[in-house]
Amino acid sequence: MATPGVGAACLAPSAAAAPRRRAADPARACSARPRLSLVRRRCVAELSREGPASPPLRSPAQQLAPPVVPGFLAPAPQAPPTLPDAGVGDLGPELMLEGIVEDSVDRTVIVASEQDSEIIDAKEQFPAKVTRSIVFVTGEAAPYAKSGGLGDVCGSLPIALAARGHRVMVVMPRYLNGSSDKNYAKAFYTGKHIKIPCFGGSHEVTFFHEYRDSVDWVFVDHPSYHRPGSLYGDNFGAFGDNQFRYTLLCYAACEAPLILELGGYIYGQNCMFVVNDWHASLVPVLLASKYRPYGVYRDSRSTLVIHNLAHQGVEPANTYPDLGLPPEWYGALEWVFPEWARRHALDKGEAVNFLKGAVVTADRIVTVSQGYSWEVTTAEGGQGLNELLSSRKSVLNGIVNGIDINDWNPTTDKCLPYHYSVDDLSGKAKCKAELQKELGLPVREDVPLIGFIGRLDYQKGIDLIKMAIPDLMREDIQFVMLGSGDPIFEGWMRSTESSYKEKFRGWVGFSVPVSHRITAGCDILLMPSRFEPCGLNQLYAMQYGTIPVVHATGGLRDTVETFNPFGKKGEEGTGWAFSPLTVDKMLWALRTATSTYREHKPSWEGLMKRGMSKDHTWDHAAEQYEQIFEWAFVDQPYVM
Ligand SMILES: Nc1ncnc2c1ncn2[C@@H]1O[C@H](COP(=O)(O)OP(=O)(O)O[C@H]2O[C@H](CO)[C@@H](O)[C@H](O)[C@H]2O)[C@@H](O)[C@H]1O
Ligand SMILES: OC[C@H]1O[C@H](O[C@H]2[C@H](O)[C@@H](O)[C@@H](O[C@H]3[C@H](O)[C@@H](O)[C@@H](O)O[C@@H]3CO)O[C@@H]2CO)[C@H](O)[C@@H](O)[C@@H]1O
Repeated sequence: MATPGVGAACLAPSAAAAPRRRAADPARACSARPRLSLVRRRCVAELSREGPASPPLRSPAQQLAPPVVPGFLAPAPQAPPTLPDAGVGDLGPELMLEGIVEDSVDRTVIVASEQDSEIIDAKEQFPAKVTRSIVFVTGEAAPYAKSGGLGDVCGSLPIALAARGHRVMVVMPRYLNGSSDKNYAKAFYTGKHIKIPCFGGSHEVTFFHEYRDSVDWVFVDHPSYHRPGSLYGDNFGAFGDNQFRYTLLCYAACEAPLILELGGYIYGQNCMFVVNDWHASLVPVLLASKYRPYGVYRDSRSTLVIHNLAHQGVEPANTYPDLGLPPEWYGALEWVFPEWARRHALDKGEAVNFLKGAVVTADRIVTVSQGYSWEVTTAEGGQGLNELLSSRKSVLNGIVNGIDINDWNPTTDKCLPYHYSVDDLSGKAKCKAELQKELGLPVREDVPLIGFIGRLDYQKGIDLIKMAIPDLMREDIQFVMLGSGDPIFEGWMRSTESSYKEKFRGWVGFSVPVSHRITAGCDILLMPSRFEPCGLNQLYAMQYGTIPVVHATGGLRDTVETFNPFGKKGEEGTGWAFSPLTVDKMLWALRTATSTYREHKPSWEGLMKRGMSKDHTWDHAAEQYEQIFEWAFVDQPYVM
């Protein structure tokens, strides 16, 4: 494999031919008083320019601002508006987009530095010390489109950050596949569309928008997002044009803050782009190769969030010209498969790797747990990117995911037949009985009900469950699995159900309500993941008084403390984290758990209550993200 060093960045073009930046057009600045509902946004936009940007890159407006003291919200600058409201289309022929077409007329842009006495004091109102404009870019976000944990995180972390005072936009595709269409019903056409020159043509995308829970949800619309199947593939496997689909997403996401007037304001050039997984990984490459050399986005930064290194967006090297990137930037995406992975003797293994591009060019890198941030730097966990990630250790951090406790709350959950809380667990036993009824299993309180929920993927260790089932089915237990994915495992779940009708249920499919009922109704949740960057199901389980039995890896090891009856009061643990990952060890952990369930009721209740009392909200994680953003803005942005 080629050494995928950060040195690839040296291949950046020179900025010698940077075109003149168009001056802000005062005629487009609205002199009218903004609607009251806009006041908070304006305030956030103003404050967001006051972060500790690196001196040489400060915009003229920022140079007029008072000196910045971290954590201190200085008053807004008294200068005339200088933030350009222009997209790439305004910046000259060197930049590649063909221009912005606006359907609506008479739009006004209220620029961020306009004064208004009604502006509220963000410091008093919001927990964040410094508020920013944050742009999430993702392949999925619940409730619009979700295939797994990425969707959960991108559907909830942005809301948590907005609640802390940030101005937050999420940019994702507008998937229309029949089943998800209704989720976009409240998103309206913005009147903006752009043409993206890539893949040998000019591809028009349009933007839809919904403002919900204080977040601007922006949906990129293109015919390639309208097709039956799941988000990334169908029964025949992954879609062959995924590279094209997510290239469009990344270009569109770079334009959105410059051209979309959301609630009357553009986001502008001083943003933190939070790019999630490979689908969004071209964003930092585009910022560095196609914007910053021309004076755009020099005040922005990017944070790559790695939810799962298993998917990197790797395609043959000859697709590079399709991406519309300057030829000199090939090195940033360059990827060479090791010899053993090549198909034949003449195969040179040359490829382009989207995720690698972001690892090279992002200003900060976050993995979704601390454990995983170490694992990705090892040969065992780094999926080929370990050396490169090690070379970026100084900007690599781990932050354990939070959960959306509005959605996952046993006291209010709309999917549950009964509700319960840490103070009154009686509803949980009723949820178990209802689940047993729903599944057609014998309704018995005394039998431990074990659950599994997840994508049927190599990552999740389904093969271990498969190997353990004959042993497990000899015991007095019940087992329910909910999952979809690998057709081999789907077939196995169906046949296991017919072999063990009294004990095993295999629900093949994707159903959010069923996943909630399993989480509440089971006694134990099993997660024998081979690797797990964070894992959300064990957090949901603990929140619902269901005891996690997990392989001690990544985020599972960080979040599940093995039961120790002799531990200090309150620190006796929340579940079982077993290691190494073998069938025997997994069976040992399950047997220990089931015998504790049967024979040590007070200990079991203690386990339930400790898990339910943990703070799994996003608050702590959101604060840690803010710290990462601040560090990113202290540093220079990635340039050639
Ligand atoms: N058949 C089904 N029906 C209904 N719901 C289903 C389902 N299959 C899965 N889900 C849901 O999908 C989510 C799975 O989240 P996880 O974090 O456990 O794993 P995932 O590997 O998808 O996420 C990746 O990203 C997340 C987020 O960062 C990391 O936590 C994780 O380690 C990483 O692998 C849960 O909400 C679960 O209930
Ligand atoms: O939220 C769940 C996960 O969603 C993402 O993973 C998807 C991945 O990004 C897609 O590319 C696709 O993966 C396919 C892969 O590209 C292909 O080579 C082949 O191996 O089949 C895969 C399955 O179709 O689907 C993944 C979801 O199944 C996200 O990147 C992960 O972090 C999330 O865990």
